[in-house]
Amino acid sequence: MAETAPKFLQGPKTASIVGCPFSGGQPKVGVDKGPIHLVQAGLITQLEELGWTVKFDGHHQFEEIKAGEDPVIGKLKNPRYVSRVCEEVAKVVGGHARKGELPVTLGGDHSLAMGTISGTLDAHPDACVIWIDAHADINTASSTDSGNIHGMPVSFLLGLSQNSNSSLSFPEETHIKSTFSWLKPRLQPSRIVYIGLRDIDSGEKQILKQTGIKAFSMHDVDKYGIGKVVEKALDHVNPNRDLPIHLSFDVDALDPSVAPSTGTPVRGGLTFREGHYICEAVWETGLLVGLDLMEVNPSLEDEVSVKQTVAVGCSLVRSALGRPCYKEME
Ligand SMILES: NC(=[NH2+])NCCC[C@H](N)C(=O)O
Ligand SMILES: [Mn+2]
Ligand SMILES: [Mn+2]
Repeated sequence: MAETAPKFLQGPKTASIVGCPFSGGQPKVGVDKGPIHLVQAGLITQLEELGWTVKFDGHHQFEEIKAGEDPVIGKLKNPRYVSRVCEEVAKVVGGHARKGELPVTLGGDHSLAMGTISGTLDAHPDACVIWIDAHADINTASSTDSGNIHGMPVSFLLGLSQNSNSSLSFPEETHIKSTFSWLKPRLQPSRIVYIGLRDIDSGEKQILKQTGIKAFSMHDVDKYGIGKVVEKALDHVNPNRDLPIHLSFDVDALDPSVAPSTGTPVRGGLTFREGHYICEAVWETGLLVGLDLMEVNPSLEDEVSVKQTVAVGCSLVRSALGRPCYKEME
């Protein structure tokens, strides 16, 4: 099976690595080094060994904004920087996807998903999103406590942060709208599903309720098992198994004992196998058109933990890109 390309990709299997050394969506230094470590660990050769043609022309060099030139808008930190970087990422990811390649974006913090998912939707307007995370990342510009945009990408993709929100004062709202004007909210709440949640802010709980977005928490993983959870998740966003899939994987979905080097670890997460099972099951659908691996921070924890986290990250990508699993070796 690893030999056949997924349905929506064209020609020979080509994966385009989009390295995004970016940390502007959150305050901890080091997450910008994630992509460099993942590539240094051999990810490209590993994917070539799976039969992929891999395109990689170096990590993106994002032009920084000078100190003082990116003041907060309301509570949003680094709004112009995050917006500009994500706009660029959207173009790059969209460009690869339109050529029938599989963009694999290496983060960097999870605010980048505003860019990656916008890019996927440019090429595949009917794509659905499977979001693997300890967090819902659906705070709005008004509900956020931290002001860190990596906790908000889903709200921007849905249009909740740019559009009328009672508790936002008018000047801020228009300011946010104009700063993120490139981001056309095109994601429907019914086209995204979460797996792995266990740390949701109270404002986010309300938003999930109001929007009716389907979420499978760790409680659900315990109750039903990962096999059933992935099946239910796919049944929800992709009932006929005919829509393109974008998989956005925040490494903090995994338990901190499995992936310790990440900025916002939460105990009680997915096991090594549960994380890999999700990737294998998505690959098996033949519908994958975009993949993100986010929030690997090689500056956190000791050397052994960093190696372990980077290795797990590479391993998840290999599983999502068709590494034969035990099932096929029987
Ligand atoms: N991509 C992440 N790791 N997000 C963590 C978000 C944490 C918290 N909910 C916030 O909004 O600040
Ligand atoms: Mn997270
Ligand atoms: Mn996240």
